[in-house]
Amino acid sequence: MSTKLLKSEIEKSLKQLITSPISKETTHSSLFTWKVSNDANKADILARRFKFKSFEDTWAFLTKVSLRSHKLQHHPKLSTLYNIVDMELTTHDVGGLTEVDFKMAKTFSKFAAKIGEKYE
Ligand SMILES: C[C@H](O)[C@H](O)[C@H]1CNC2=NC(N)=NC(=O)C2=N1
Repeated sequence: MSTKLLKSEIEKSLKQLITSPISKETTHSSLFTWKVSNDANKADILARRFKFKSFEDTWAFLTKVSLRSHKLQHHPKLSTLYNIVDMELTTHDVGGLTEVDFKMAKTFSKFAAKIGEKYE
C-alpha cells in the first residue's frame, strides 16, 4: 500500500501534476485544473472538473476511468451531468493523499485530453 504524503510532498506533486505537458495542454487553456482540498472527514483530496463536447464523450471518459479504477482497485468519487464530470481522488485506507492519487490524476487527464475537452 502507498503511504500518506506529507504536506510538502503534496505541494511538490501538485506542482508537477499541473505543470506537466499533458496538464498544460488540458488545463492551461481551460478553467479546470487539479486542486487540493478537504473532504467532509477533513482528509486531503485531489479534485478536478472535466468538461467534454458531448454526452457521448463524457461517457467514453467515464468508461475508461471505471475500467482503470477497477484494474487498480482505487476508485475516484465521481459526479456527472451531461458534459461535466467532477472528480475527487483520495486514499481512504490512509485518510489522505498518496502517490496513487497523483498517478491516477495524471492518467485521467491524459484520457480526457485524448477524447478532447471543452475549454469553457
Ligand atoms: C480493499 C480495497 O482494495 C480497498 O478498500 C480500496 C478500494 N478502493 C479505494 N479507492 C479509493 N479511492 N481509496 C481507497 O483507499 C480504496 N481502497
